[in-house]
Amino acid sequence: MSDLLLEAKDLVVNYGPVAALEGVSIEVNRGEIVALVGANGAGKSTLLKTLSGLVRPATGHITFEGTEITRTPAHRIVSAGLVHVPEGRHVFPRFTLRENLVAGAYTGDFRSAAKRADEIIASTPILARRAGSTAGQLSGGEQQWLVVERALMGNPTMIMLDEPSMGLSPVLADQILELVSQLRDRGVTVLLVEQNALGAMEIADRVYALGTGSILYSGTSAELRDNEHFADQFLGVVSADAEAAAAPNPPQEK
Ligand SMILES: Nc1ncnc2c1ncn2[C@@H]1O[C@H](COP(=O)(O)OP(=O)(O)OP(=O)(O)O)[C@@H](O)[C@H]1O
Repeated sequence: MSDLLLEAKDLVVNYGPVAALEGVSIEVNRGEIVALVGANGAGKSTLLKTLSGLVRPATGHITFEGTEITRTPAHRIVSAGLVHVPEGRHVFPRFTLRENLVAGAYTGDFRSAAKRADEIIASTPILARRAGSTAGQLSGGEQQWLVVERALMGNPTMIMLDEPSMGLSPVLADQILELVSQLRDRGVTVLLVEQNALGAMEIADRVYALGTGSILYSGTSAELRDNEHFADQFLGVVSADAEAAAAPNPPQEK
């Protein structure tokens, strides 16, 4: 079996006059965690929406497990094993945790989904201690955890997470990234959008950096950490040269 799981080639996406993606190509191999980083408005969410069939590209191609899915309806893409968890922790607030999880089992029968939901709750400390609550009563971090577990209920091959740590305290954000890193051990391939580039790179095998509609950098986390230009732009690490250039001139001797 090929290692290449998802391939997007030369994707162009326009929202009316706004060019959101201008020829974006990425590859995700089976078993990898790939991070997609970039500033606000760079096109990260648009890329995930395009891969999951919610937004149609003007041109370009997407294949998943060797099958072209560029024009496949979104629900079929989910059934094929590619699941998208959009930004914003969309739980069903009045449903219990169990009901929320069962809602994620879009295939299979209710009884086995309910049994699996109970097992997930019992084996996940962050959810087990809130087992009697409705999803709307959970904290942001607990809700995010629930949403990721719900997306896993259909046994996807690959999950795409849009900013799962957004708005969480640093401790909770670390917990969510830890959960994401465990997904690889559970056999799930991950494409992770994160503005917290440093945190994402700690758990990612490879990284793509997007800047207003185009891929500016790609490489392993280690390669990009050593790339001064990438670090300047995406990690907020100012290189020694840039610092020297920005420093005020020393007073001239008279
Ligand atoms: N529905 C839409 N209609 C028009 N323009 C849109 C729409 N959605 C996104 N855009 C524009 O497309 C560009 C890419 O937006 P996108 O949301 O994909 O970026 P992003 O990198 O995910 O940003 P953020 O980190 O803020 O979520 C931006 O210029 C944005 O304003």
